[in-house]
Amino acid sequence: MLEVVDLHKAYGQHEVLRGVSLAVRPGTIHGLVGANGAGKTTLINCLYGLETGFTGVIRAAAGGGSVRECTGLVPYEPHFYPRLTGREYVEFCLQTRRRAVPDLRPWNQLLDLPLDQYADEYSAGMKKKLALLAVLVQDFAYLILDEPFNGLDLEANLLLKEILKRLRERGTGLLLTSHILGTLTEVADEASVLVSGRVQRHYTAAEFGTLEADLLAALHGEKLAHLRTLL
Ligand SMILES: Nc1ncnc2c1ncn2[C@@H]1O[C@H](COP(=O)(O)OP(=O)(O)OP(=O)(O)O)[C@@H](O)[C@H]1O
Repeated sequence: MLEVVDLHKAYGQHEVLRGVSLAVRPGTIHGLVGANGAGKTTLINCLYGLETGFTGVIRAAAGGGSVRECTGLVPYEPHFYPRLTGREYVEFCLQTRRRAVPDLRPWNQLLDLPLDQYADEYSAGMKKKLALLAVLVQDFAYLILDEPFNGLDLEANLLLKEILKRLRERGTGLLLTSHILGTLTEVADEASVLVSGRVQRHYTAAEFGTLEADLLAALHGEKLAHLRTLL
């Protein structure tokens, strides 16, 4: 299990995370929901060791290793070095972990990427798929996916949902952020709603029916009241 307990993180005076706790269990998809600026990416960066200067506990319970050892990350905006092809990017990702480079064709038959073109010249959706390919070819116990559906076309979107469900069946634990609530509730087993750096509420799948209405009320209470005066 990946676990975050009482995480606090501030940038200067700005307290971005204020006591966040959540767990990602093997064989489950945990959705992380929140407005722009709520702290989702900061939480992911702390969890993955890309941020320092936070307090709280972060642990990967299985085997006692570090989170990064057993977890693959697809960041919100994957970075690609210039003049690296898609294939070279994936090879680079594997080499930094001292992992053998497998045959990329089986996964790429699904993702259809032009692996011999420069990755920084890919479209936004192709870049997201390339970052996905780089984690899919590795056998991670956990995956953290920051807005993985962002920029994907309908076909890739449907395919990714299927991939996520199958990874879950195989026992992978997934932490997923998405602003597309329908997509998230379709695949997730549980969700945490982050509001102003705090987990406002944790939902099980059985409680997803009220999630949208609760979010509207939590995020837009005043605007909703104003809307009622207009319509
Ligand atoms: N490196 C940084 N330095 C200063 N402030 C930062 C930094 N990174 C993030 N922040 C601030 O922390 C807050 C949370 O940002 P974060 O990117 O975690 O939000 P988010 O929930 O992922 O938002 P979005 O949905 O827009 O991706 C924002 O107010 C942001 O401006």
